[in-house]
Amino acid sequence: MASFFLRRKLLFSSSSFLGNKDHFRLYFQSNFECLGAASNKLHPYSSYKGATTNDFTDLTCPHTWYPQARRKHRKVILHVGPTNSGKTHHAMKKLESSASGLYCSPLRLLAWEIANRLNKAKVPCDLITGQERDEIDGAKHKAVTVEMADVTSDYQCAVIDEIQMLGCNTRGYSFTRALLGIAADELHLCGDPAAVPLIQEILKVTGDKVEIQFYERLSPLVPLNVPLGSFSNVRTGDCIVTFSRRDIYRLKKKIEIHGKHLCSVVYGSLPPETRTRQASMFNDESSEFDVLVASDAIGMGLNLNISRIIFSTMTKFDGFETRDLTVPEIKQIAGRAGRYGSNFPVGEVTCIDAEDLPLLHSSLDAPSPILEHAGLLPSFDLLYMYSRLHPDSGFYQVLEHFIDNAKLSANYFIVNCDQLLKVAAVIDEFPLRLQEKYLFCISPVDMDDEISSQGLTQFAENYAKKGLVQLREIFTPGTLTVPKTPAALKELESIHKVLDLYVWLSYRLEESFPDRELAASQKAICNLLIEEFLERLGWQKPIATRLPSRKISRLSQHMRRYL
Ligand SMILES: Nc1ncnc2c1ncn2[C@@H]1O[C@H](COP(=O)(O)OP(=O)(O)OP(=O)(O)O)[C@@H](O)[C@H]1O
Ligand SMILES: [Mg+2]
Repeated sequence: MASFFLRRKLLFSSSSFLGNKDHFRLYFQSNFECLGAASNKLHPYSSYKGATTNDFTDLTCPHTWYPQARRKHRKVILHVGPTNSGKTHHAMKKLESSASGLYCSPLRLLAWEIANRLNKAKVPCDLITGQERDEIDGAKHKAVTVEMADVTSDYQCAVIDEIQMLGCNTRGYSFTRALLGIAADELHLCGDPAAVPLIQEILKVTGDKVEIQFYERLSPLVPLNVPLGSFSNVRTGDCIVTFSRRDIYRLKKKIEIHGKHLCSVVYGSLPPETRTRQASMFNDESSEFDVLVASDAIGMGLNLNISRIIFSTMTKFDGFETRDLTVPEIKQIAGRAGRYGSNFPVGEVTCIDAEDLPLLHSSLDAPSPILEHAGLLPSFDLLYMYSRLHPDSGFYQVLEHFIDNAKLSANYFIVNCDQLLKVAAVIDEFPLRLQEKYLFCISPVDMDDEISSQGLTQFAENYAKKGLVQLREIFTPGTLTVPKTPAALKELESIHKVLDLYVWLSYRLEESFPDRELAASQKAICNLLIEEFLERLGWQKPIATRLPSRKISRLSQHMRRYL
């Protein structure tokens, strides 16, 4: 599986390092904020208020970690209601008319949608995600993925979309941090009514003023009593939902074989740039791609031209086990059909198999379970203090002990730290400072992906030994091969993840990861090869042995600069 990567072993090379690691600089300051720090320099133990002085594992007062927001006494407006009820729209109207603003999204795709919308409305807006900085001249607004939310500047207005994600077992802490930490005069929260009691409870101690606005669906969503049955019944505007890459390709082929439709695909491990292009092709009426096959990567807040959602399965493997979809997941995904203002004024939802219909119908009728806890992650500052009490322990042990001993108030839980612990176990081998280890731990590496975890290990090792990590080209003319099998495609997706990780690190350790431009260019080539694979997957296109000339010229433009 890892052959592509291993054949090109030491894709990442180190070379002698003239600078030093004191140039370590974090673009992303947020994890160094708990003690009131705005940089990686530790500040006096000033703003942190635990119940017991000097107990660094005391996380009972996380609202005290954000003094700038606490000085504000914010006006917080909760926009809650079902999907497609205009929650984001109303919050965005306020953001658009504000002198400065911050929009926080759970998805890169959604952050892109919002940045485009603001720029089109002549409100210059930067787009900032972990791996992108698209800065517009004179912009006073930013659309960001929630992990990048800025808690160190003042804003007139801010929006946190899909706020119910603060209960998410892995990413919840980023939503909690944005909720407690954004220093905006007016903070708009959009999401499921199930989050209201928890947010009210959390904000009781912040001094903020909370208002709630309830919304109703703007256009009907009709659960059908008839399953899809045959794939010959698929029609323009349908979106078939499934959760594994293998099933996505299988369904795309099955639909296209009837010769009536071409399918765009969107799923989580597809590079974000490719996802955006696939979604745009589906949304574009003039394109031939009129059906979408997608995973729950489309499930939040997005506005796609979908007429009917068709669940191919009501179960999902969540990394641990195969389980039924939850009520909120079913409602979120179903809510993509019949978006207000789209080509389809009425949305429909059904399943491929009749036996799945009862769960679909009962879930759409059920309220989402009330959220009880918001996620937290121990900040670097606290871990650092704690580590000083345990000077002989590695980072893995510090983290593990900290989590075991952490004290929390009733409103919070510590998010699942398995990925962090996996990274910590690997990088404890290398002579890195604690803050460097922490940075690698919070990087967007997928430790369950062999190639991705190897990439991280090589980056960390080279950084520790030489302080400089240079990238070699992966794609040279001899290696420009469009993947022929889903397994080869998966390998390419993994390489994309490694390049993405390089870019992420390059924004935080700028001098030690100098080849951002090369990584971005290689990522673009990776995207083109993946897109070519997706295009050829359909039955209509005969499999060519060479890349079409228009693609070759786009590729060579990227490569000429590096060969
Ligand atoms: N008052 C309005 N005028 C014009 N268009 C609107 C209005 N309200 C909502 N829309 C449009 O309807 C669509 C759905 O609205 P929006 O995305 O705000 O819903 P939502 O409640 O946030 O949905 P979700 O829960 O899925 O995120 C969007 O395309 C939005 O631009
Ligand atoms: Mg929304």
